[in-house]
Amino acid sequence: MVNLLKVERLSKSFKGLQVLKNVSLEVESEERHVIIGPNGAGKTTLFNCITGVLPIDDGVVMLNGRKISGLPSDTRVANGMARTFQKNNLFGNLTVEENLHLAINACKPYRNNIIKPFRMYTDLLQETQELLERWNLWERRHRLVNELSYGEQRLLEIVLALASKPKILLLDEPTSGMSPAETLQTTQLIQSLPRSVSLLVIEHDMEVVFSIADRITVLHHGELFMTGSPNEIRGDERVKEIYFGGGAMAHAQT
Ligand SMILES: Nc1ncnc2c1ncn2[C@@H]1O[C@H](COP(=O)(O)OP(=O)(O)OP(=O)(O)O)[C@@H](O)[C@H]1O
Repeated sequence: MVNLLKVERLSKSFKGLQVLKNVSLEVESEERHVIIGPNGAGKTTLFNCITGVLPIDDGVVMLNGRKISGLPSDTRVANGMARTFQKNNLFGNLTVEENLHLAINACKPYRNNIIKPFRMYTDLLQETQELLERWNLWERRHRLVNELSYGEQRLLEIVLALASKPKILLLDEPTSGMSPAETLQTTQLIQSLPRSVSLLVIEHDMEVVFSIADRITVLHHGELFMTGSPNEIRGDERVKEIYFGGGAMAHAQT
């Protein structure tokens, strides 16, 4: 296994409030790495810094051996990084298929030079069909996104992120706001993603965390508290103290 993503001593402040302090973490190729931590620990800010949504104050972010901190988000996507957001980023008044056309088009060399309707671009149509069939959305392709269930919308967001054929996919709370059935479905979807796509996931639901993680990083007050295997995290009394308050861990072991 090799380091695909490497974050070294990353720091970030908002108007004097330091939100991330010297955070370092690595995601190996094929790894499924989950970030946990109490509300306000800095998890989403870390994602925003890694993906270029926010500039960093200090430190470095490397992807596949190349320094990407300082590069714009779309260049990071072109280098193999994709993400989803806590609140979805879909076009609600377009269909499932149209949303995917836009996502795939954004990754094409001809993206700024579209002179024909999308239906004339056979490579784009084929990739759309493959993704929608693979993720069981083909039957729903003509539905407006606003008409989908919340769980289907979150699923579509992951599918859109896959359109850029990422080497690493960052998922920000993929099960937040979902019903238990949708959470189970999304967990299974994440488990079924190809191992060739490494994952960095922020997640609060401990059952989801322990069912997908190869390794877990705990953030606390903007600092890296601990990185370890699921068993190491589960067995660490200090982690239980700061995050779980005892109960959630015991539940997650069942
Ligand atoms: N744009 C911003 N301006 C000022 N403060 C911010 C900004 N974004 C985040 N913060 C602050 O940074 C801290 C970390 O927020 P962040 O959203 O990264 O935490 P989190 O661990 O993702 O929390 P949650 O689990 O609740 O989503 C919080 O105190 C938050 O109020």
